Amino acid sequence: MVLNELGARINGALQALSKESVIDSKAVDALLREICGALLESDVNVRLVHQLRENVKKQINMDDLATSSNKRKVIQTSVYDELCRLVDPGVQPWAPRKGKQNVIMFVGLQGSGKTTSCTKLALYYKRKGMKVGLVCADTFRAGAFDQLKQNASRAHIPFYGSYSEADPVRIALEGVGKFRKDRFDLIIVDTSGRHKQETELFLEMEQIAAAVKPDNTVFVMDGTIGQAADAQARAFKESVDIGSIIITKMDGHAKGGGAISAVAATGSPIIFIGTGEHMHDLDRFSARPFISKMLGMGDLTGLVETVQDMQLDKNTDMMKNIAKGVFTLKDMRDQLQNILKMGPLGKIMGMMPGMSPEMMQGFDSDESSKKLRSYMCVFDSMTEKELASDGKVFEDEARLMRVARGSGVRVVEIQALLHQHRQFGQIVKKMGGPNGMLGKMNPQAMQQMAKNPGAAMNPNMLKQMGGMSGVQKMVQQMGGMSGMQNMMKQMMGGGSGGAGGGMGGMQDMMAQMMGGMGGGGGGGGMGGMGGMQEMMAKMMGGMGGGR
Ligand SMILES: Nc1nc2c(ncn2[C@@H]2O[C@H](COP(=O)(O)OP(=O)(O)OP(=O)(O)O)[C@@H](O)[C@H]2O)c(=O)[nH]1
Repeated sequence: MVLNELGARINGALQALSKESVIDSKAVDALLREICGALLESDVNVRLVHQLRENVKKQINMDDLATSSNKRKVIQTSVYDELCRLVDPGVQPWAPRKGKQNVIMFVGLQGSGKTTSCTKLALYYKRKGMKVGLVCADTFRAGAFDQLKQNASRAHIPFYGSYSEADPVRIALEGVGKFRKDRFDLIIVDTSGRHKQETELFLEMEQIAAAVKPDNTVFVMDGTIGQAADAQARAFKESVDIGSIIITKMDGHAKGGGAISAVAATGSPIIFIGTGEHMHDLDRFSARPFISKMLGMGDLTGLVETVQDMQLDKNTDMMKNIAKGVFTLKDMRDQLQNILKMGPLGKIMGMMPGMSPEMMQGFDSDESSKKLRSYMCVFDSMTEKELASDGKVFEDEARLMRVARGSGVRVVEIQALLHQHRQFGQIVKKMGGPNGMLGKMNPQAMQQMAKNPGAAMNPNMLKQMGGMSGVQKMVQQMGGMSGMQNMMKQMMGGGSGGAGGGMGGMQDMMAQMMGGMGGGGGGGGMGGMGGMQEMMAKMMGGMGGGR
């Protein structure tokens, strides 16, 4: 069972409990049977599933729970906590510190996704502003160096390796030494894998570890390996000091439960999960947001981080424009380009509260990125003057035809894009300008907010709002799941009155949302619930504008 289905089934069981008129031990047993069955089908370790059942039962004392609404809440919280515990060893994950020379060593079986994940991680920290270097100490597999070299070059990350040197320890030492000398912040060493847990593999790992003395050893595990994960993780743990885990191939049909529950075998935290073959397909992992997301409750922390990575504050022209109530085609292009850099849209969507796994279906990541790229071709076929305009110049059909020919995108699609732009332009006009909310804010304050949207969504504030579930409730109040679903359908082109429709609506919505978030906390004084609500309302308002 893939994780989305697992989430939906657990969610379904919890919802069913909410509908029960009498909550007694029979109802709890039925709930646990359904949840444990779903976990086992997802390959979660049998021992751990048994433990989860026992722990939940222990925590619930039916006699002490007076009202049935109280019972429901206690049971649901207990299940949620135990699910989190499954993937949380309670250890603070190690993270490289800027200004210090950090060395990470990657270990894992052959084909687990080590080399791919090395580059993904390097890119992740490069985006955070670190100077990152990659070392290929895999001399076992012919072609390993070429693969790393290719990946690293594509991501513009310096690399070190050798075609002639056969000693991996020597390469690792030389590579780390070189990058240390050049004052790199983060040095990632890729080691070789074997088909199975052979003595030579472990010996080699130990020797490299002794030579380069990594600050952290990352164990890479294939998410599709099922129940075998437990034994594999234990074997690695006995040989090297595993500090963190990356689970790969969690896209597609991976059940993932086996690998995820391997945290228990190693006692080390999962730090990232690989969700595809592309370089951006790496999601930061943390237990609570992961479980929340799996259950369709969103991941606001991830969303805030993604928005921060977009560095909206760097786009001062756009910030100034928005405050003035102006939104040019170039502003839209810059926004969409930022979104494109962040990877598949479906991933960002999945972080939003209220997006259940079913609602996420149909957000084909490749399709949405393809559409975004075609929009970039449209913008590239425009002149600087056209880009700096509000788009009205394209009422001239000859111009439109020229851009269609230049970009290879159909006229109707360009018209849809222009329509989306116009719609957002109207929102910006309302929000900006002398009388608009954003117009009253100074550009510095807006920039500050764009730089740190987390200020509006910091954990304290989330706590005040009753955590993620509080936010979810709020989102529901602001239009409810069905409202949201309808809106999504319309934007996907399935509903009546869907302007432009298709994925274009999605991109626009994201742009609007980002715009909304960027401006939402301007002035810094958001002030508790009201401010947050205002921001969320704006976010949702922006989303609604896609219709
Ligand atoms: N779908 C998917 N494929 C992945 C992911 N991570 C890696 N892969 C693919 O898995 C295959 C093996 O990945 P590598 O990075 O070469 O594996 P490795 O562990 O370095 O292998 P050795 O160097 O032989 O030890 C490649 O085809 C990757 O594209 C992921 O998160 N999702």
